[in-house]
Amino acid sequence: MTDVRIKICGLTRPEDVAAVARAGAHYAGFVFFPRSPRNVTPAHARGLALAVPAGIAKVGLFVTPDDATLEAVLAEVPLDLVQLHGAETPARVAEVRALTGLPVMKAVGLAGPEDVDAIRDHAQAADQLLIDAKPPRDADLPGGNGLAFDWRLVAGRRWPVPWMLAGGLTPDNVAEAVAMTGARQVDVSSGVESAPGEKDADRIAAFVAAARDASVPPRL
Ligand SMILES: O=C(O)c1ccccc1N[C@@H]1O[C@H](COP(=O)(O)O)[C@@H](O)[C@H]1O
Repeated sequence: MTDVRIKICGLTRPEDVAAVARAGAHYAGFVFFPRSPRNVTPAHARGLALAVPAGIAKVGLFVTPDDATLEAVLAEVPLDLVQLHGAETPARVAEVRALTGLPVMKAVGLAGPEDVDAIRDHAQAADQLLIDAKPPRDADLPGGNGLAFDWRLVAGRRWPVPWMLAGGLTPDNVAEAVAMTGARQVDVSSGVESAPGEKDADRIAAFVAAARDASVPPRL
């Protein structure tokens, strides 16, 4: 068993929270983005968040949110970490940290080597990074598309803050992704669903087991 930390994102039902806790994941993610099939209202998310056992970090996912949106969600939902998955600049990441008083994980989308520099820039402002596939131009969502990027782009790379691998991960490929990239943290949404927005408890359990069984290459 490895110490890979695991985030399951896009929970919408109490049974999803229970499945995440039973499986032994480390982060539970709630999406605050109306276009997503995983979107939850603050009132609904509050009930789900209060059911998350201590020791599992509650993550709120936002896409280029304004201050009012962040304040409205945080007034109701006891979050531990803010995930910014839109076009936020490093300066905006710093503002969100100051406004919310919470650590911020900034998502960066990769399609090719030219995108890797943005990771370094965001590492100056964010507490954590989430490295995901860059969405296709015509995508409706900036993430949660089940799309993987070329993992060789990040293999063996290190940044000054912790990072999480995301994008197209599934119970079948997460061990290979960890072995190839050296990721110590992984995130999944659509890969543990039976339909868009519907989490599947068996797939959550299989994903967590596979991530825990992965062999992590030693840090160089
Ligand atoms: O899950 C969503 O609906 C979503 C919406 C808007 C931005 C990001 C979203 N999800 C995040 O996308 C990545 C990858 O998801 P997948 O595993 O490829 O489906 C993950 O970080 C989710 O947190």
